Amino acid sequence: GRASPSLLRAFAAAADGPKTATPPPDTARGATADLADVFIPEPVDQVSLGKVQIMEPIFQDLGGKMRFSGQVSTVKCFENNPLVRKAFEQPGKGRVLVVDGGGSKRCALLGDNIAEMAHKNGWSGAIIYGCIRDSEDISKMPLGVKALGTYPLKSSKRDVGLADVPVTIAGVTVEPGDWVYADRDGILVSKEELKL
Ligand SMILES: O=C([O-])CC(=O)C(=O)O
Ligand SMILES: [Mg+2]
Repeated sequence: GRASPSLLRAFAAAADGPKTATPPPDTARGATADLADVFIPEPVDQVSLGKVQIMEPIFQDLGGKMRFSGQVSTVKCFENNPLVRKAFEQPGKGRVLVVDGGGSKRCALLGDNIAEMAHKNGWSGAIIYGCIRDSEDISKMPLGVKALGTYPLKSSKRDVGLADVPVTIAGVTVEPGDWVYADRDGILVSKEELKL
């Protein structure tokens, strides 16, 4: 027979989905979870990430600062770090250096000396698709450092690589001038500054 009006209403309500209460983001925290709630509000099965992307969770937190953010500069290099040093020799002005090291776990692209320079020159941090060393010292520096892991061998100093080119790491293409937001939960990449 025909469905009753009340049954049709029940079906319509079910199609809308259950109404679960989402706690309002605590914007004072400025955490990546709060930024995601505000700037990526769609449910995970309906979202199509656009201007705000999220990196795959492949990085370890190795710096003394867990939450860091800033505008991006990039370096693309493979098992050679002269451009990482060169970038951190410049005034950072709160920037984050995103390094596409090709994922190599055969040497370290960052160590205590270069990290110290980064902090002193006003960089917020580094996101390295590669490894670092001197990690005990770096874990005590007020600098954000995410990298694949640690490895005791230094990198070569021959191949320069490329500076300030678009790089694709952890599933996200990052361009110089983008904004990154990092904490223990992960890394957001945005075309524009995210303000809560
Ligand atoms: O020299 C390097 O390439 C890395 C290093 O150990 C440092 O910066 O202290
Ligand atoms: Mg060292």
